[in-house]
Amino acid sequence: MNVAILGAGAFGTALACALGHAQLWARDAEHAAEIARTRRNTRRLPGVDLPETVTVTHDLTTIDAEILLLAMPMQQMRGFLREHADFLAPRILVACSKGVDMELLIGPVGVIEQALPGTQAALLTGPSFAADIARGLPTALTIAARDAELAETLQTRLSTENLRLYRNTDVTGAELGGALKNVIAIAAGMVIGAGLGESARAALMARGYAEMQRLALALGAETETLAGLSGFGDLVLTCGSEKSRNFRYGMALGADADFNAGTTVEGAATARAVARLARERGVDMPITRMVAAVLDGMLTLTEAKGALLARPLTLE
Ligand SMILES: NC(=O)C1=CN([C@@H]2O[C@H](COP(=O)(O)OP(=O)(O)OC[C@H]3O[C@@H](n4cnc5c(N)ncnc54)[C@H](OP(=O)(O)O)[C@@H]3O)[C@@H](O)[C@H]2O)C=CC1
Ligand SMILES: O=C(CO)COP(=O)(O)O
Repeated sequence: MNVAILGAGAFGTALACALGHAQLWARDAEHAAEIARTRRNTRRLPGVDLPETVTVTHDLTTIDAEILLLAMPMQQMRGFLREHADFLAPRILVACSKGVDMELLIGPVGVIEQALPGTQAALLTGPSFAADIARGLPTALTIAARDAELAETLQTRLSTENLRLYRNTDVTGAELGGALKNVIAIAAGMVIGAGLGESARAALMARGYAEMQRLALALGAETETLAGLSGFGDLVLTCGSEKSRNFRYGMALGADADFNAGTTVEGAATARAVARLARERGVDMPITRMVAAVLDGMLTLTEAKGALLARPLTLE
């Protein structure tokens, strides 16, 4: 089965490099032409050469693939599905986004299922920086689909020598792991940026993981999924590295420094969405709540820190 990647950002470009034989679609005609001409995506993933076997296009009608990897920011996906519904519906759609839709309060597979009922949908998620994948460094990811057969088909088709996919049918768990770790990574970045120390970051990661599990359980996911690549694995990667945009964004907030507003920071919208979702479901998620409050200017970082530390002492 042929594969095409829709979205020529950092991750889409990296996946094209890893898969080798694939079509890469960019929404902007000029951008597509530039990548095709230079064999580089200097806007989104500088320093990486695309294999000659990757073709680049701006024209969806030239896509000849049964499997489409949707590599765009979470909040853009709903509109994209609506706009291109007729083209997308008959194919297998693999969401590569990490987040929760701000309006629907559901993850990427849920958004596909709602927009295009009956379409085969899956999620590719887990710990991976685009630059690492593009360079062919060893990476392990989760491919999640409710249909076990579809998960296995995609696992076989999308795994490569250096990109090892584990399959899972717990879509909700995989969606939540990838979405929630970005929120905790913003919090971890704030802690480091504000000079609160690495012990505080470790505490945030562990308590953040506890609230990730609480929400996952409330939504019917399996805690084992959260303990895997898409949850714990990605939490460790994203909270521990300045390669992460979510972490860097948090650091800038913590240090009161500038941050490029054009950077994709999925955890910002997701923090707000999840704070609402948790409230609606009666799930206690204090770190997520504090991140959302700081981003919305309702609390300063000092007030958020004080509020977290003043919570009643409790069992772990
Ligand atoms: N970068 C990484 O290391 C990883 C990213 N991811 C996930 O992948 C997703 C995409 O991130 P990433 O590629 O890094 O982001 P980038 O900011 O690098 O790129 C986003 C891409 O999405 C395109 N896009 C934006 N809006 C639309 C739209 N309405 N329709 C079609 N395309 C659109 C952009 O086009 P344009 O350039 O024209 O603006 C751009 O090509 C995110 O959910 C992220 O969490 C997952 C794992 C690793
Ligand atoms: O999802 C990622 C790593 O798995 C990339 O993280 P950022 O979006 O924070 O850069």
